Amino acid sequence: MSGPSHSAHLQARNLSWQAAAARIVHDVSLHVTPGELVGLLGPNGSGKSTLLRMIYRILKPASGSVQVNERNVWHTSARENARAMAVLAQENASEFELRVRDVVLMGRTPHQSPFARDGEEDFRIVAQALQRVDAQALSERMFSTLSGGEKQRVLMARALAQQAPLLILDEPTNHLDVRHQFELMNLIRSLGMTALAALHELPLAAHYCDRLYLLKDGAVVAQGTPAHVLTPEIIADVYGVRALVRTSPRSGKPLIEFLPDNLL
Ligand SMILES: Nc1ncnc2c1ncn2[C@@H]1O[C@H](COP(=O)(O)OP(=O)(O)OP(=O)(O)O)[C@@H](O)[C@H]1O
Repeated sequence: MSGPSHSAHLQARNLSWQAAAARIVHDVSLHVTPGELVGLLGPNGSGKSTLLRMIYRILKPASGSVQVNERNVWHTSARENARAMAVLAQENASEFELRVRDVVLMGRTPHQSPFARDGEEDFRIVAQALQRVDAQALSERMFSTLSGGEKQRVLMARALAQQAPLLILDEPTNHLDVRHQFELMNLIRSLGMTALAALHELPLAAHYCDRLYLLKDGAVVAQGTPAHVLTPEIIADVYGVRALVRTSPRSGKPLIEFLPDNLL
């Protein structure tokens, strides 16, 4: 796969969204610079998916703007947008009655003219994307028969096959065992892609992300490097869990030990 261009810059400004009277996301601004892996953290229901859905152009913001390379995504066609950003969403239809290779081939659609047939180049990119997520052996299987983690990896392959410079990931490690979690995060890092990922696992975010935004009740309550955001005080305040945080002597990154018998 000729690697995707890395020159994506995401800028979201003052995004808000509400349902009935409830404010779900309130005045959130964030940015991701080229090559950065930025984590979006927050407890269940804090607004991560809603925020990402506004960014990947599924949910129209009540106010605010989203720009990729200074182009407003809401003023860009869906097809053009799909060339700019690839999405691994939470609500992916898991019931595709398709073979795995055809699910991944869907990632090529934004690059094809409307009536074009899939070409050799598309098949090569699909095979390489499947190999990158350790799923080449699943290529001929029906997607609906895969395990949760296998589906997640195949959907990641589809996002890679899209060869967009920006990746938006909503809980990409959902369903993945510990090794596949590391493989996926290593893959994102090794590709040097610009990525914004909603994550639940604080240790993974601490190890892999360049910067973090932490949401609580739809607003950003902390942002910065993992060491700045993942302090015992902030974890206690936002998640209601006591934790010890020290610096890894090996990586220099925060190591988090939760104290689950002593919840706040
Ligand atoms: N269409 C809607 N109507 C009413 N409430 C909604 C709607 N969409 C989302 N919400 C509510 O908004 C809040 C934020 O939801 P969201 O899915 O963005 O949170 P999240 O941080 O991604 O959560 P999780 O970690 O559980 O996936 C939740 O309380 C959810 O119930």
